[in-house]
Amino acid sequence: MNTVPTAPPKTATGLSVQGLSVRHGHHTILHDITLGPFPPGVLCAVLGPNGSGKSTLLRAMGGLVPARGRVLLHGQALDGLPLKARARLCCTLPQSLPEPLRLSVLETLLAARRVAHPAQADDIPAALGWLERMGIASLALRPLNELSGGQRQLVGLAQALSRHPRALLLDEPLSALDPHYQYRVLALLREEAARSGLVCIMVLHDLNQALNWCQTACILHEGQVRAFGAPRTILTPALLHAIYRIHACVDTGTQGQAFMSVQGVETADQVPQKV
Ligand SMILES: Nc1ncnc2c1ncn2[C@@H]1O[C@H](COP(=O)(O)OP(=O)(O)OP(=O)(O)O)[C@@H](O)[C@H]1O
Repeated sequence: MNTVPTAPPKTATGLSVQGLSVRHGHHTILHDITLGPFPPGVLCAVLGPNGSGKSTLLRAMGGLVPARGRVLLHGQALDGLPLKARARLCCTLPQSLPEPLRLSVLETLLAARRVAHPAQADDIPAALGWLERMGIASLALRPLNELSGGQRQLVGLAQALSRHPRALLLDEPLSALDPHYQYRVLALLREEAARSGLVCIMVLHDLNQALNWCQTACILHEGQVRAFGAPRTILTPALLHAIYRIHACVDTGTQGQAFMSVQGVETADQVPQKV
């Protein structure tokens, strides 16, 4: 399958990768990816089928997996930075969160902030403010290991935001959330990105969320970039068929919202292959 040639990034603003490759044993998971820039101040999506390399791309951009190539944030190379300096600039929220410790939610927020910043007098009110904005202030003193999956995902997001990174890399951040919290988190991330110039990149499976909330998206397939640009422009019927094996198109509603209309799927050989 041909890949879309992606020219090296022309601007220094945002997050870009150049020649990024990741191997696990004999398998190449990401093939020399040059991509970006993901712009600051808006929400961006990483899309693609199961096993296409989305989590690996996010982990490589965040420095959590050994990779060849460059990761540039506003022109500054993140690869090669000392761990703490990189953590201050860029925060990655993985798809599966580590087994929670028997700490309170508030304590985990304070600990997460310490990864990147020295302690400050207003750390506790600031952490409580994030829980408030996330809609989970009532959980502040609950032990993390007693929370539901969705509640833990919200705490993880509050931890990430409370670190005030310049780039936030979120792997399926909405996967355990009910519709109220999905909307609330998207609105909060969009507000924060616009306010602070954050580069916010999310792995998403829900194409409607990408269409309606994200200004820029990249589509991965078999460890390569198939498209990069505005979701409404790149999610064509031909691409949806080639990538997801669905017969689908994007319709526009009366309020200007976009939504996927799926007519059918191909059912043969559906098991995602190792790339
Ligand atoms: N530690 C590992 N060792 C070997 N192979 C791996 C490892 N991690 C991921 N892979 C392989 O790399 C490929 C990409 O995995 P990745 O988790 O990045 O996909 P993904 O697009 O995030 O998938 P999903 O949508 O299912 O979460 C898969 O084929 C997977 O089996």
